[in-house]
Amino acid sequence: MSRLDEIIGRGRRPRLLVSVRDESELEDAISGGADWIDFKEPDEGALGPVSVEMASRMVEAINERTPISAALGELVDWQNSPSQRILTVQGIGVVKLGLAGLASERNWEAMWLDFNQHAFDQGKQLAAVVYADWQRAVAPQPDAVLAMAIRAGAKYVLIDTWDKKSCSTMSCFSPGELEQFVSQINRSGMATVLAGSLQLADVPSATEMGADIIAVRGAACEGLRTNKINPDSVRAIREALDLATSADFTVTIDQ
Ligand SMILES: O=C[C@H](O)COP(=O)(O)O
Repeated sequence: MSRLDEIIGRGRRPRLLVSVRDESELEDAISGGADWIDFKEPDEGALGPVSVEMASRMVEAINERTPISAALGELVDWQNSPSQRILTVQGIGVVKLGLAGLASERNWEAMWLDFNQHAFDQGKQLAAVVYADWQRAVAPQPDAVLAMAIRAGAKYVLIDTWDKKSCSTMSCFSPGELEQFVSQINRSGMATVLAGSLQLADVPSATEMGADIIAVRGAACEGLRTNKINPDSVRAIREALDLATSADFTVTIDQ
């Protein structure tokens, strides 16, 4: 069992992942209480990659204080992507590659499986990415991605939004649908990474529905998600997460 798998162990409180673009942001995220750091350039889209040089510098700066994941862009762009070199960076445990634009590509699953093996050979787990706004992203449907992730023995399913301006994951799914989807992921033995314009107020329901990792960028920033990380915003999310997983809260929801 890898260190990341141990960290994800069921029955513990969810991890707080914060996506950062550079070294100063990652210190603000950690000082605010992030216990998972994700590398992402928000100016480059939903899963915009940072440069390989930046990724290497950030791994060094983190110095094993938290687990690390990295966004690699979209599978449809992968062949010509400069983010290919990020796979060679040691210290990144999980990578995320979106499926936008592949809804009518018959071979999308085979393409993903090839990439999955490639990532695995480089010592990385590939998270299966479900876009909550899959129609807008022209991505495969959530159920199809989940079925593939189960068949592939994936360890992580990331639920995120592709269009950061139009909706959040909480609003894209109908009431109860998201909870059921997360429960299906968890029952299949995979870890759920819940993201997609989540706000501070979403933390209790994200926790209650069983997310293993609550992942934010926009809610951790000063205003827009392309602005800087604000440690006070991260701290507020951390406190909400701690409150949602406190003994009192557990008693309340068990009754
Ligand atoms: O991995 C998580 C994402 O960076 C979430 O970004 P967001 O909160 O701006 O949707």
